[in-house]
Amino acid sequence: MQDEGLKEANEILRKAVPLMQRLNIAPTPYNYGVCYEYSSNRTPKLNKLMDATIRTLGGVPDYLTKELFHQFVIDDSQFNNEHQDKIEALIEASQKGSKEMQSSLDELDDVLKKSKRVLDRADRQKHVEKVLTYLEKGTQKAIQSTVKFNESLNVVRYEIDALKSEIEALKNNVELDPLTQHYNQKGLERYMYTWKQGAEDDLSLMLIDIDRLQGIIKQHGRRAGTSLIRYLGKLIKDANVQNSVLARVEGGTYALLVNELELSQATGLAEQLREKMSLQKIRYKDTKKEMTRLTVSIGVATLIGDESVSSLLARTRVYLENAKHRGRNRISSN
Ligand SMILES: Nc1nc2c(ncn2[C@@H]2O[C@H](COP(=O)(O)OP(=O)(O)OP(=O)(O)O)[C@@H](O)[C@H]2O)c(=O)[nH]1
Repeated sequence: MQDEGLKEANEILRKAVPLMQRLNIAPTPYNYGVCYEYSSNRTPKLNKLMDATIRTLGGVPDYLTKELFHQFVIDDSQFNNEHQDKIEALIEASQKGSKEMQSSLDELDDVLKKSKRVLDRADRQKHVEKVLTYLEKGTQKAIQSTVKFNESLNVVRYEIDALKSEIEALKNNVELDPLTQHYNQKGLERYMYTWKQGAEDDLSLMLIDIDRLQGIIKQHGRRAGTSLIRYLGKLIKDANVQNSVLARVEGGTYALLVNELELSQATGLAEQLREKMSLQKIRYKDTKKEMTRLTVSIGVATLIGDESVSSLLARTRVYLENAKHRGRNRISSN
């Protein structure tokens, strides 16, 4: 498993390092982290932004890689002092490595210039052997320092990955709903902020709320209510909606955020989900009595232009209320 990871990392590294050399990107951990992520092709939005920047500017300036690093590799807001120290140590180590490599590449450049001067001379035959030895030494040194630098970049990559998983674990703890283990509102909002960046009227939000949950709880008890809340989460999750994030935002209300889905498609999907829920026959396991049919009301809205996250949430809530007022077991959208 670890070997596989290493193999994959090396393959990505083989793409990342030439990319940095080609675009003249200094090998700092920020630049390296971003180029590594770009070469891994696992973050389409980062690749889209980088491609556009390279097309426009012919490269990626340092201030931008720092931004991209925090947006796509490690989120700045999740840093604590320990993480900060680790990153600073990484920057220092790789700056040292990059300086060493730069100086040996400069030396190689000198060697090449001098060799060319000798070979341009009339008596070059006499010096060919000397020049070759000189060249051999110069290139050997450059190769060694490049290999050393590649190794140090590999270490940086592992450190970055370790930091990423640490931060991911921290984030998940504060962003998970303890009852269902789906995201909570905080987790949902993080995705809304992130996905909003590249959205083009195709970030859709659904609020899916169990109808008359209070009545169900009155009739079958609170435990039945809890099972139903969990069951609804499972049903939505099992629908396997691509590019989506599921969160329980309160009581019997779930939010399904879907990226790259326009309003008409989102309302179609909401209708399918609503129908799927209404077809369930649910028996309460303690009494084996069939519960009232599970129906849900769904509010659907799609982010318009540069609308804020809170406005999208508020609008979706209004549509949900509208679906409730219109009799429940239906969807409502803009
Ligand atoms: N078991 C359980 N019940 C909860 C939880 N959170 C909220 N509830 C209950 O869920 C019910 C939610 O009711 P509401 O959404 O206000 O109203 P409703 O009866 O579903 O009516 P409509 O939404 O208008 O169809 C309340 O009785 C809450 O006490 C929870 O975590 N577990």
